[in-house]
Amino acid sequence: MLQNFFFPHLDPSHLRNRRSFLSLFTSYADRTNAAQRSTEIMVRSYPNIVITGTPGTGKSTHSSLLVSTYSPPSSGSSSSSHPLRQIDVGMLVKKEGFYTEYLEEWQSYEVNEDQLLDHLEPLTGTKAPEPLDSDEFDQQDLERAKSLGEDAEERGGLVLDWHTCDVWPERWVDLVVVLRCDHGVLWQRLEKRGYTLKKIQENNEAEIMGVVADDARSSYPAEAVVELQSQESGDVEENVERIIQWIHAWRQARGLE
Ligand SMILES: Nc1ncnc2c1ncn2[C@@H]1O[C@H](COP(=O)(O)OP(=O)(O)OP(=O)(O)O)[C@@H](O)[C@H]1O
Repeated sequence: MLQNFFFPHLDPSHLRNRRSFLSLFTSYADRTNAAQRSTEIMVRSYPNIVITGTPGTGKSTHSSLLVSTYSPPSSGSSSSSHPLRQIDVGMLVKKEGFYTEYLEEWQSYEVNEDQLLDHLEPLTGTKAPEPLDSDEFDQQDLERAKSLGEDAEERGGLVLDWHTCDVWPERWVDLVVVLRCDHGVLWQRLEKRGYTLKKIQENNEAEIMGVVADDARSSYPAEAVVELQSQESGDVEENVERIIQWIHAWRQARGLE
């Protein structure tokens, strides 16, 4: 069984032991579909973005710059409206107690995925409106999304910052950004954090093998996954700018800006 640790640690054996994403999604979808039948379907007005990568590749650095920089154009450049929300999943799990046990061997907690997903579901907007030029475009969905205020709980705009990416139901996810880093640079970053040699080696090996990128590609449609380099500080600004341009394009294609 896949163990989702929120303490930074990646084991390359993930690749062999990974629980099927499909089975997770199916059981979760069954539960939430039942819940949705009794309520109006929510439609998000901002895309949900997964920022993932091996520990130390820069997920939190990118996520916080992204949420503090992005503003919808209607708000003007001096706007204080920042509708994206960074979810530091490790911190959330710890704060809310979404774990089943502490594993001494890994100095990590085993995440209770059901609790985590149940907590986040109302914030996701459940469904993305279809693009205007799509055969499945639905005017009612667009009106629902347009009617949401920038602080509506169900507006979407989640920036899911975690080294595990295959836990999120596919319907939640509009873009997956996998941050990549040269393993020598990563080694130095993890050393600076005072990690044990074993932990540095395991994370390093995971980065070399592309474990997270592989998980992302096997869990989400190819067009939703992008790998970005995160080695120098200039990369952060450049990557965030690219993601912001992508958000504008996503919203424009749906008649939201
Ligand atoms: N592109 C970059 N260039 C230079 N330094 C970076 C870059 N990205 C991140 N860093 C630095 O690397 C360290 C780790 O970054 P950060 O905490 O954002 O990584 P993370 O992937 O969120 O880690 P974790 O998974 O452990 O939370 C920080 O000191 C940060 O300043």
